[in-house]
Amino acid sequence: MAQSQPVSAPRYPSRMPRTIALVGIDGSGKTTQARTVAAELAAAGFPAVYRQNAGGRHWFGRIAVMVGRTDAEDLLGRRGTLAVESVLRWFAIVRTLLRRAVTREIAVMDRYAVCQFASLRAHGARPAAIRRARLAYRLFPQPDVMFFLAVDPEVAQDRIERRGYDTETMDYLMAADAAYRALPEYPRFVVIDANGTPEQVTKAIRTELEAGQA
Ligand SMILES: Cc1cn([C@H]2C[C@H](O)[C@@H](COP(=O)(O)OP(=O)(O)O)O2)c(=O)[nH]c1=O
Repeated sequence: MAQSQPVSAPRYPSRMPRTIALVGIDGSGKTTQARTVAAELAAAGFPAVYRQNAGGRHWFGRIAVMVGRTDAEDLLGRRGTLAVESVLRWFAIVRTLLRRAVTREIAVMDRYAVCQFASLRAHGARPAAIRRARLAYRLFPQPDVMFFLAVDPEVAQDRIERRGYDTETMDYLMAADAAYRALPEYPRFVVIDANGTPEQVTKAIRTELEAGQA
């Protein structure tokens, strides 16, 4: 994967946030940017590592195609997919938090609990299901900083089509965008314009980290 090269060496403060989460709708660039941010921080001498907090939708989607279905929801049903995703993401985040607790690492997280709350809402889950998910995550600490990669749903859909391993409808991407913006956590997000090139988005995140206010 191409990594962006900063023109001049970043000037980070000596203290960095210990947990940095990248959140946003599918196709907003979370994976691309989390990998790049972790690599840049590591290159600058910080013990930063990329941590994926996956929900399994991608892998179940692949299995679904192998057995002649279209995607994870076609295989497991909508409620089944949401339940599996909630459980897998919960375990993935626990693993990231445990690793972070026993090492000095700076965890650059590809997704966090809020992604699950937004996903549930955008997929039309019942309020009781969202309450259960919030209960399951209630003891999880908030990341020190959550970068919300704000992208137009049209741009996101175009990127998803080009990456070629899944599809999302425009209705879903718009619902997901609205769901993120309606989250009670939204005021805490550091909003990054993620419509630009990967390099532009990386630069915007770097600028926030350099300012030390993220
Ligand atoms: C960040 C970014 C990604 N991309 C590409 C890389 C991926 O193939 C695709 C989606 O990015 P990806 O990082 O996979 O997004 P997410 O993890 O939020 O679903 O878009 C761009 O074309 N431009 C960008 O600015």
